[in-house]
Amino acid sequence: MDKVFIEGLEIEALIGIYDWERRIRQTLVFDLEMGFDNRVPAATDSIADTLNYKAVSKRLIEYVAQSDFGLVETLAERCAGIVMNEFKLDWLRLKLSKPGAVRGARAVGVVIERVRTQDGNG
Ligand SMILES: Nc1nc2c(c(=O)[nH]1)N=C([C@H](O)[C@@H](O)CO)CN2
Repeated sequence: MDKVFIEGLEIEALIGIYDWERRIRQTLVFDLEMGFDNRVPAATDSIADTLNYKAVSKRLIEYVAQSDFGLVETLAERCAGIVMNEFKLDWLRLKLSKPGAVRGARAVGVVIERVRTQDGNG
């Protein structure tokens, strides 16, 4: 399966379960892999036929910057739903990293993988 990817997209957000986290904005890092048949844009050389990674990035920045959740799981799920539905994807893997949240770890977070089902849910 072909993919389009976004790696290391940094977005600041209000996120976390502790009181001190409710008073600051933290940098989150997004890595996405999105299933897409890249043979079509390769044949036409047209941006209109692509899964436009800039458009996906802009949408994520817009959403995440105004979001307010406790858990990274919740934010990851919402982001996956938005990207799957708005960009008509059948498959997506999304890694959401929270750098520096745990002393001694470079980053912590979640990786989720979603497949579009017959009834249209991601
Ligand atoms: N599985 C998770 N574990 C934890 C989360 C989370 O969102 N998902 N969040 C925290 C705190 O907000 C932490 O990031 C602050 O250091 C702890 N564990």
